[in-house]
Amino acid sequence: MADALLELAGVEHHYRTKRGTVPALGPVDLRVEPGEFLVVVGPSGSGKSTLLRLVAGFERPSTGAVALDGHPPVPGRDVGVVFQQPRLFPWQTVGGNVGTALRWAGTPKNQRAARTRELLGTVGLADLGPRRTWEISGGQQQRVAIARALATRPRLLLMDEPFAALDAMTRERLQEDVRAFTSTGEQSVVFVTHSVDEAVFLATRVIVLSDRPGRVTLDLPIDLPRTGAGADELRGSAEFAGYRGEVSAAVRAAVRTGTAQPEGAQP
Ligand SMILES: Nc1ncnc2c1ncn2[C@@H]1O[C@H](COP(=O)(O)OP(=O)(O)OP(=O)(O)O)[C@@H](O)[C@H]1O
Repeated sequence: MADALLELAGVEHHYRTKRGTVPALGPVDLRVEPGEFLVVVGPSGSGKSTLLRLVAGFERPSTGAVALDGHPPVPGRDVGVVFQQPRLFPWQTVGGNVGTALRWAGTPKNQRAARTRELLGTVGLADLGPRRTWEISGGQQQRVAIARALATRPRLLLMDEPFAALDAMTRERLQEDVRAFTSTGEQSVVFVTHSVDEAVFLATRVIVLSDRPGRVTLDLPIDLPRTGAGADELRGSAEFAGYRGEVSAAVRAAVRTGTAQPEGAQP
């Protein structure tokens, strides 16, 4: 079988703490193909962020293997990461933040201005390049963070609850824009959220993790139109409600059947 874009094979991860070992994830087997928008949902502490850290290469799995295009991921090279907080450089302009990411990504100096404009256009901030980061809203700051994460043209974009700190209206707008710019299927995404609505709206596929240590208890393709339908129409459709019901039931079951033990219970 050809290499998947992303493959987790028998992946387990535990953290070592002063009080003992914390089993956080697994075992998990997962293949993600190019163009997928995979959303990971699960109870608090089910290992969602751990999964993303393993895929980013920030952590090595305790057991099993993570492969991106057949190789262990190299942090900062293979994936772009967007966190809950935008983590921008406050001493730089909006454009400067993106330009710095391009410099780190090795983009030649004479191409950076055009590419900065292109990236800011992708996230709906075409005119804001000269602004200071404290002059723009939280939602706009998160858009800059997304533009920055896209600077390396990553094979995979990882997003860890990127909209959780935003107000409901801003959050919906960002969901709609991210859904739009990924609708061609050229940018593969793994996205973590607590919101079932957000998951169903964005995903081409949802997985639900059980309580700690997280295992995949539901793996559900989401077949909603990626283009042509309005956001309100989609969110109000019977198909959307059906998916939402199925994912919600799996999350509730994951909480009820959790096997989590107090941290440090396995010295
Ligand atoms: N660096 C660490 N050291 C020790 N334990 C950790 C560490 N990071 C995470 N854990 C533990 O591993 C488990 C999984 O954590 P993780 O952050 O991956 O879960 P999550 O599903 O992302 O949680 P949340 O939804 O609350 O953000 C939790 O019990 C957490 O306390």
